[in-house]
Amino acid sequence: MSEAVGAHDVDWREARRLAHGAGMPLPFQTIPLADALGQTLAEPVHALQAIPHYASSAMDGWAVNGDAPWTLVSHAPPEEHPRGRPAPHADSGEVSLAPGEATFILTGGVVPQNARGILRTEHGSIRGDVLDRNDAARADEPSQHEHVRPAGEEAEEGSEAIPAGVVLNPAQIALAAVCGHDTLAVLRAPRVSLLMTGDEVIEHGLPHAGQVRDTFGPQLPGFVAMLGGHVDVAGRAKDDLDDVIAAISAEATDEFSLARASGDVLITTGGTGSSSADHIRRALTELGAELIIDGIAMRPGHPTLLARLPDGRFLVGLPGNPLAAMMAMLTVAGPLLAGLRGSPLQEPVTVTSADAFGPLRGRSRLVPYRLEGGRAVPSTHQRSGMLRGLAAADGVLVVPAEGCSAGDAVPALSLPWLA
Ligand SMILES: Nc1nc2c(c(=O)[nH]1)N[C@H]1C(S)=C(S)[C@@H](COP(=O)(O)OP(=O)(O)OC[C@H]3O[C@@H](n4cnc5c(N)ncnc54)[C@H](O)[C@@H]3O)O[C@H]1N2
Ligand code: MOO
Repeated sequence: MSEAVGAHDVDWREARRLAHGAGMPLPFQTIPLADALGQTLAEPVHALQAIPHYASSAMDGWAVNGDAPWTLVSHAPPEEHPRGRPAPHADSGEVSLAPGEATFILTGGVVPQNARGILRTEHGSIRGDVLDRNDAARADEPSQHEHVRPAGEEAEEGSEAIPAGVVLNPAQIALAAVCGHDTLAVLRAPRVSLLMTGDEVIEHGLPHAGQVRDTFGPQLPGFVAMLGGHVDVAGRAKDDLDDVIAAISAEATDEFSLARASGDVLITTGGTGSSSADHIRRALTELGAELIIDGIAMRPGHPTLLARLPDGRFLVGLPGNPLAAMMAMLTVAGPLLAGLRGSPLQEPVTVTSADAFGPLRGRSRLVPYRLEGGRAVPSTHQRSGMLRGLAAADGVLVVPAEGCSAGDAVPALSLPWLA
């Protein structure tokens, strides 16, 4: 078996570009409106008819023609009604008012032909079948079109109401319903599976010497969601080559392996090194995977992998060291998932470094920082196996290999949980 070969020691920016361009955007998905909250709209929403689609009353009251007093005419009695039973909102539209006539109308009722406006309930009095203004009304009430919501006031038929690309909120879902849509086209969140390795890793309680508490299981699904993916299944493999190969391969033997094999991306944790307990690289070779990124010129996170498995899934290999893995998530998993959703690659922001950094043998340094007085101050506790620095950080500096001086503008990554 020839060894899987990919670009070694890839420049940090190039690694992000490679990850972003690795996959084709996934096809859209059509879902019911009720499921659309928080989804990304794939196509603009157009008004399928004018909004509102008929001229309606904005008040409970009377539609009137001409000047007061008005003779009340009723809507069609039920037996003559075109729909066979009273439907007061629609029925008011069946009336054609002659000058000096009025008819009762509900808020939202169809404004009858020849109505000049609506006299609201509080401003009219009825004696017998005659309606007149009361003391609360103005002398000219209702003015022309008063309390009438004209058709098309909010949107013309065919006009764009919501642009593509928004993350749908409740108001936009309500607007889509008003536009006449039952379903919406949304970007499909890439389906992600997690495979964790490390026989020394325990999931609960306090570890003994030689054990570590799992830092990935409790947060990677949420982290993936913040990057636009959806974790379907998470599992573990023993530090054993055959076990790792079986877990990565597309062979579906139970419901977990089936879900894993039918996803878009498999994220593995640990085992990216070359010790006898590290099997990810060997497994990729055995499986005939195409390595896209074989190590990134960054610290921490140098051994990070990106590969395409023979069945088309992508594999992101995160190093086991907790901070290194988080940096690999931001560098590779974020851009890969954005590319699969058809979203643009987020360019780094620029911040002013409060400190100077010396050069580092051809590698970018990813440094969690805190903003103090508008400058990026490197966090303490930011070695590859530590988390306190990132947990308290405002962002991550990407110090170039040649280093920088205090006061230099330096690229930086925003943290998705602070966006
Ligand atoms: N001889 C060398 N040793 C190492 C090198 C090297 O170049 N030569 N690189 C170091 C760097 S840098 C990294 S990063 C790691 C990469 O390690 P692996 O991806 O193979 O990960 P493991 O060996 O499985 O674990 C490393 C470290 O992380 C801990 N770990 C693993 N999983 C978890 C977890 N779920 N939660 C918390 N901590 C975890 C594990 O116990 C180890 O301490 O290799 C270095 N060594
Ligand atoms: O490069 Mo390792 O990924 O520093 O911890």
